[in-house]
Amino acid sequence: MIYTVTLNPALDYFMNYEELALGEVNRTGKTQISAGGKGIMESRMLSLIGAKSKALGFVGGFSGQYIKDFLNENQIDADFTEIEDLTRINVKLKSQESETSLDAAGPKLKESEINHFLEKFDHLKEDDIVVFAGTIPKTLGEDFYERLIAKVQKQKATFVMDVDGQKLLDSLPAHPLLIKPNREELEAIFETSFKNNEQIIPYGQKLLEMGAQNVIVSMAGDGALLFTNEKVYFAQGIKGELKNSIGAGDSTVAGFLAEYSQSKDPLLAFRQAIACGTSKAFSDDMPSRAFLEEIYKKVNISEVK
Ligand SMILES: Nc1ncnc2c1ncn2[C@@H]1O[C@H](COP(=O)(O)OP(=O)(O)OP(=O)(O)O)[C@@H](O)[C@H]1O
Ligand SMILES: O=P(O)(O)OC[C@@]1(O)O[C@H](CO)[C@@H](O)[C@@H]1O
Repeated sequence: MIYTVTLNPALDYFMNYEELALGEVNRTGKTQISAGGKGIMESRMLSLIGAKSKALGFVGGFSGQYIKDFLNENQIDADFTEIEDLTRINVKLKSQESETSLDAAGPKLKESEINHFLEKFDHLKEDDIVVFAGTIPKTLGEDFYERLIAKVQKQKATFVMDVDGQKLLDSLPAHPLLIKPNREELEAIFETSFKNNEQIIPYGQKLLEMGAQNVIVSMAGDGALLFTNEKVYFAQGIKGELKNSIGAGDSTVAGFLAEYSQSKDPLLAFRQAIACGTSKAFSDDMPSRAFLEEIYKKVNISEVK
């Protein structure tokens, strides 16, 4: 079973404007509500490509109820821990020039809620894959992912780490199956900046040396690099109309996982990852299956090392 873990889910409120003026009243009729949070987005993409998953995490209040109802209506399995506080609402502003995320810190969690959540990790099986995705509500403490990874390791299950910064680095000694920093996150981790793909290669390889089994460095419209222990591959960016790239990274992770969990072939998994990420970026919400398949045919991958 694939478990997606969203410690800090979000009700995403998308607002689309032609132009946005800060400090002024901006009005729009183009709004959309969506069940979000990185692991939840991953479960949604997994479901779209026919891979079963179970979404775990903390949900509460009317926003949490919306997420539960949404997943239920879309036959996406979930086993959330109910909390008293409210699931956060993140505002996503899109104008012709830019996409801006106004993200909240997240709810306060009680000791009893945390313990209830932790119990779910006592019954993992060896062939389970757990995806840890996104930020952590403050009350859980900075080391919460480390505690969860220790539980996954104890049960000899596999995990994927879709987080950034120090938490990503901290997870590497435990050998995550996949990590997917974007180019800017990689620059921040190694306090450097990249002018071209050549310059990225030693840093992707360094993440392998530090313990990751596979690394995808995503570069939005410029495509992505895949680092495996044998080879480095480049997937060209696919041209198209950018509609909503929020969740494109999560969809990339989901695509890799859906294929890899079946075939154990990282190159095939990379192809599906690119198709899922790109078709998400070119859709207002999740893509249709037909559109995803159309984009899949356009994926162009070459070996670079
Ligand atoms: N403008 C775009 N044009 C084409 N493909 C895109 C575009 N934006 C994203 N993608 C696809 O989605 C993948 C992931 O995008 P990106 O590198 O922006 O990840 P991310 O920063 O983790 O995304 P997010 O945090 O918005 O979910 C890219 O590798 C690419 O395949
Ligand atoms: O604050 P986090 O957990 O890093 O990210 C949360 C979030 O921006 O990620 C998803 C898109 O990737 C959205 O659905 C959600 O609002």
